[in-house]
Amino acid sequence: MSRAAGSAGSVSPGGPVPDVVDPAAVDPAVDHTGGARLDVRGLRKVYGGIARGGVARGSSGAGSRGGAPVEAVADLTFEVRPGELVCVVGPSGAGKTTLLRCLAGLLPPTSGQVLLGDTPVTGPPAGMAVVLQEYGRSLFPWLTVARNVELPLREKGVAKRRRAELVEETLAAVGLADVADAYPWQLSGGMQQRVAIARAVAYEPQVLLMDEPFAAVDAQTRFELEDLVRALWRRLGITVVFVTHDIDEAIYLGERVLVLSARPTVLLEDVAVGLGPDRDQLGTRGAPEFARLRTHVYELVQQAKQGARTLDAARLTSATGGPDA
Ligand SMILES: Nc1ncnc2c1ncn2[C@@H]1O[C@H](COP(=O)(O)OP(=O)(O)OP(=O)(O)O)[C@@H](O)[C@H]1O
Repeated sequence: MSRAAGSAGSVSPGGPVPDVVDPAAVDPAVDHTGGARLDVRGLRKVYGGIARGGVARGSSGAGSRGGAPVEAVADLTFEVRPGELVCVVGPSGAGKTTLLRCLAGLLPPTSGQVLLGDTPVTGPPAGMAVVLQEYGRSLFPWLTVARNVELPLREKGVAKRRRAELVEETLAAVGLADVADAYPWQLSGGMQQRVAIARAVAYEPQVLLMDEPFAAVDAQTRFELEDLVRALWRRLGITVVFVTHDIDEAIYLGERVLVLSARPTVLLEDVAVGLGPDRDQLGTRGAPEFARLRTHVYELVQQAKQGARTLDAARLTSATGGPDA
């Protein structure tokens, strides 16, 4: 359990933020069986190409923006085991969001497939929730915090009493029990993103997909939210795929870091993060192994930016951290 997650609350423009997660509620020996396996097989996505299947509900990028076809994802094959927390990094424009949208069933692949458990993903599956960077756009300003969290549960057909329980539990878990009746616009950015996380978690997903969820919050809040994600992940045992630009964030959060090449993207390296389950912002980030991983992933991303599509181990000063190393 991260120390920071249970540390004293911070003060934000929206008022004091209480403790994020009760440390006692997080069992370090948690069995990660609350999650489902994600299997990505030969995934390719060309915008403006001939897509297989229909345009999924909620897709904002199913087609090309016009002009020549854009090959965003060339060929990705990897597996995320049930209850694993995997981060995805890569150069800007590599195709990270495209990958996440394909995982979420918001975008049909041009070829290849995504499986949730044994079931091919052909549209947004019931067992998945997505948290995006733009919390401001994902929350309904005319609904209270509690109603925002409750809305997807109504759509899912969850009974009223259970809805109330889930809303209460998840708002408490993200440290927002006191602002259940406030409106999103009355909260700081970090608090709004907590609402978005609470909403996703209340849905009781097997897989949580997060696309640069903390890119728009300040550094201190970011650390708190990172600890919140790890604490919730450990408590719920769900599968998490977390896309980020931030190499340190990827290493701090992940059990593995998938490093993508530049567009059209392929997997440059699947880096195992051997930092153990208990992480905290000071100790973990100061550890020699963290420094080694940071150097390694940084070098990989630099190679990716220079056009590398396969690992060039000879150019690495760090030892490889991948499972095949
Ligand atoms: N709807 C679309 N039509 C055409 N091209 C698109 C569309 N959406 C994304 N692209 C292009 O696909 C490529 C990958 O985009 P994507 O947003 O997936 O990358 P990313 O790695 O998430 O980028 P960033 O790190 O900047 O957020 C980019 O070149 C982008 O311009």
